Amino acid sequence: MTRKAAIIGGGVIGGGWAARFLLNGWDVAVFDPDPQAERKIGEVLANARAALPALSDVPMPAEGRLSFAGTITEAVEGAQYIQESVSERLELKHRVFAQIQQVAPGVLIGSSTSGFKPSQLQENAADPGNIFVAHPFNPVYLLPLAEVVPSPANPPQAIEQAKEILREIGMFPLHIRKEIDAHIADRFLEAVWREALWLVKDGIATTEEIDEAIRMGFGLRWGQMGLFETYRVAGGEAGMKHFMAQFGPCLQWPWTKLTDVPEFNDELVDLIAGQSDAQSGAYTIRELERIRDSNLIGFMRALKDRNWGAGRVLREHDERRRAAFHDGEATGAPLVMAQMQVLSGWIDYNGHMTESRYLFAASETSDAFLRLIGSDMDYVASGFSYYTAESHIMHLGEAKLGDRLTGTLQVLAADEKRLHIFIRIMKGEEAVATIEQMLLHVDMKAGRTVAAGPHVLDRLIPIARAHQALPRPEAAGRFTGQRKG
Ligand SMILES: NC(=O)C1=CN([C@@H]2O[C@H](COP(=O)(O)OP(=O)(O)OC[C@H]3O[C@@H](n4cnc5c(N)ncnc54)[C@H](O)[C@@H]3O)[C@@H](O)[C@H]2O)C=CC1
Ligand SMILES: C[N+](C)(C)CC(=O)CC(=O)[O-]
Repeated sequence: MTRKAAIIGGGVIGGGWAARFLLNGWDVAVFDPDPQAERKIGEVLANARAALPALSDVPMPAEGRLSFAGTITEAVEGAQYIQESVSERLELKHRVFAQIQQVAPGVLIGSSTSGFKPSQLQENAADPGNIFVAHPFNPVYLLPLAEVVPSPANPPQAIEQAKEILREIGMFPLHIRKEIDAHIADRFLEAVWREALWLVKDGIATTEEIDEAIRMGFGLRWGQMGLFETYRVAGGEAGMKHFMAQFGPCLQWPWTKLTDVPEFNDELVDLIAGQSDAQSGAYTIRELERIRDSNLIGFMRALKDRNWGAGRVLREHDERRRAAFHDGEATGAPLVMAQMQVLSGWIDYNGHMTESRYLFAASETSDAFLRLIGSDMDYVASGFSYYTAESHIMHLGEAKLGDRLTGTLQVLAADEKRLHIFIRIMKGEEAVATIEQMLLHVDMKAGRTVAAGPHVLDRLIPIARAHQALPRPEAAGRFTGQRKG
């Protein structure tokens, strides 16, 4: 059953929420009085469509239906979840909650607020227990974090339900146990922001130099290990205790101005904005968004390969959808096992997807199938795995930058040791390549083929039997140079 989310406020953040819900199969109704809202959300959605699927190895659900409502009442009608993302003004947020709760009592309302505490949002509300903070990070359609902040007025089961909805759309709900102004992440970012403003104001560094200091060094570390794990490593073999003993006392030194705020006047704004224009003004904001998104995709995919940090969340999201998706796996149709998007690094000098990426696409597809039948990382850690013994790729069409590809898999034959598969790399209805492979089940320690474990065979054999009913692909068993027909 398709579910509906209402997004109240369709700016930078509301647009990101709308895209995340839509691409995860929810219908979305947006209310925003800005006459430009539809155009802006359309542009955010175009970026999201080009980006989010590239993080997924499981087919995304069919996109939900997007509508623009003329009133809050119309937007929230029939919604199972409401996300408020109006401008950061408390009295405006109160007004919006009052209107929502008049017509949608009992529905969960997450607020995107960066700074207000849930108890402030709940003041004078008809139903305070359903209003809580769900603070996302830009771009909402790619970054998994949502800080979920309840107040004592929120029943724990309402918060658990909200967290479950956020997980369903691929987010990482971080439950903040105690409400404070600006939650965790913005409190932290504000300290960094304040120092950066001082550095520019005092003429120590330009906006560009500060960005280089972050992106060439500690920003990369933070993105994969955060602060404490990074410093633990920096303590050397003695770890965190040594790190604290060595660097802790430095906090007493007058390095920072953390408690002091630079005067926020036109001069400071012009200084920062001028330097920022000089640094990045050659790009439009949409261009910068696309650069940011494709960098994030590369980074997050690397983390996904390592099942680490944000990459772990991506894998868990795939697993959820895979579980729902493979309910009918032995029904006798090629299995849709992987979904990919052609990224810029995949393009060769001929302007289309380079040949090695077809084998990559095939291994994404067969790896997903192996996980499905229980030959997963735990199985590999136990010393058993499938090795590919032979591959035959046929190139039938062209895949271009941004194309969405699907990897389907048909089992041609399987026994205790052998797995003979036929993979199609599909661009819509067209197969751009087929890859026929023979895999052998191996005892990795002994370095020889052995029968697969019973739990693997219990899953594999019924699928192989069901696939016997499928027409044998014409290309199966072809050899290089063979004439067609
Ligand atoms: N921009 C950011 O980096 C982040 C912002 N946030 C939070 O998200 C919320 C929204 O911020 P942005 O999207 O950045 O602002 P924005 O200015 O891009 O969007 C706010 C939108 O609210 C709309 N709006 C105003 N009154 C409304 C009403 N009565 N009903 C419906 N819509 C109304 C405006 O027309 C505008 O489109 C704020 O609470 C902010 O603190 C959270 C995370 C990051
Ligand atoms: C600047 N900001 C406080 C609105 C930023 C956030 O709330 C989170 C983010 O995306 O950095």
